[in-house]
Amino acid sequence: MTAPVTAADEQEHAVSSTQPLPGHTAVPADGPPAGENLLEVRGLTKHFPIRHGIVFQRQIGAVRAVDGVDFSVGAGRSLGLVGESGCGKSTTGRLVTRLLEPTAGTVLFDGEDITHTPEARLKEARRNLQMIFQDPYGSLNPRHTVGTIVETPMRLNGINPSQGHKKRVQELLETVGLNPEHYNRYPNEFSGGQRQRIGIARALALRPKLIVADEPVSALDVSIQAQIVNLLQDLQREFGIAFVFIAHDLAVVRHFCERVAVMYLGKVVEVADRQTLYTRPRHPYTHALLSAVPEADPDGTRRRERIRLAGDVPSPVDPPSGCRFRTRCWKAQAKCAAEEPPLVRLAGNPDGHLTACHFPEEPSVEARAEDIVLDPALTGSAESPSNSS
Ligand SMILES: Nc1ncnc2c1ncn2[C@@H]1O[C@H](COP(=O)(O)OP(=O)(O)OP(=O)(O)O)[C@@H](O)[C@H]1O
Repeated sequence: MTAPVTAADEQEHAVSSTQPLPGHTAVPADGPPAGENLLEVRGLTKHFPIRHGIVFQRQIGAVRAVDGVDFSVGAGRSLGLVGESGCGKSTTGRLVTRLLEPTAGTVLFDGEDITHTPEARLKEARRNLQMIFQDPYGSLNPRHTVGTIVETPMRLNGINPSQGHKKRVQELLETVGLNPEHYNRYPNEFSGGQRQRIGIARALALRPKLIVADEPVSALDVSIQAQIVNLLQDLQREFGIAFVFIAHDLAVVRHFCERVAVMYLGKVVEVADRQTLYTRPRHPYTHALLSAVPEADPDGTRRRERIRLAGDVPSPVDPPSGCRFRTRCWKAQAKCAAEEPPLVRLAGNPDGHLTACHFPEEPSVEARAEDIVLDPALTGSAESPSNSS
């Protein structure tokens, strides 16, 4: 029986190794050059049918989980998807990675329309398009060794690394800050953060161009969250991997993502680069979300007014007409019920800042979200992360 993996075991591997993944070029410190979009999502829609009756299973309605979503991600770039629980973030991630079949819309990945590519021909796209899941406990098969877990995607895709599978897996374990000797151990011998690192090594095995990370840190302690976010950031910088980062924690998203899309009830209501979105949001919903995040207020003079939204999020089975946010919006007028606002660049918005609102906040209204409290470990002001996660 092997001894459990301890923090001490991990110390010497505290910093992730940065050997470039073959097929990837290291990204310059100021980020990759602006280029073609790696991922383009247009009108993406997923309606889950609601059926009734034991025999005929008649469709009596649909959960409109994702309802016409547009966004794009450049090579080596990161986009955060944020919004309250149930707004469709995970479903969007699963549609992008084709774990779910869309009801409508298109997913263009690396120049190819993969929206309806049959499962048998999806292999090539899947190599480049990986997913990291929220639950580091449930996403690893407890009966498989770490070696088998990380190696399996390579074997399934007929990839035979020149140095052999075992050596390659050990390299990947080092890349994610684990000890290569963990190859023969089982998931239950690891902590949550370490399991998430195993999941990341598995996602890296196929040298993806894009990783969809679905709440990758929300199940972890805050100090461990910082280590995993920093690891993902290292991977993005070193290997030029693009990320769609799904999270409800706005501080984490602000730390990791260059652009942020805010979702509400199956729609993207605002998207912008992080600085613009966090300091000058135009959509009232973004404003309300930001107002709920704690801010630094050392002298008690900078307290931001918290906006408390009335009521609950309406049902995605029967969403409000027009603007879906109107039933909770303090600025709503008759037009909001009659017409759905398109996601467009408003007067006063910089390029790339799109908002779906008939009566947006003034461009001069500041959210002062530069004061959002980040965990010290995320800002780098805490001790450097040890690899005991
Ligand atoms: N397989 C399914 N069948 C029916 N409804 C579903 C299915 N999967 C998700 N939904 C519904 O679709 C909506 C969007 O769910 P989704 O999990 O994408 O939201 P989310 O923003 O990721 O939420 P969370 O942050 O809680 O994970 C929710 O109302 C959810 O109940």
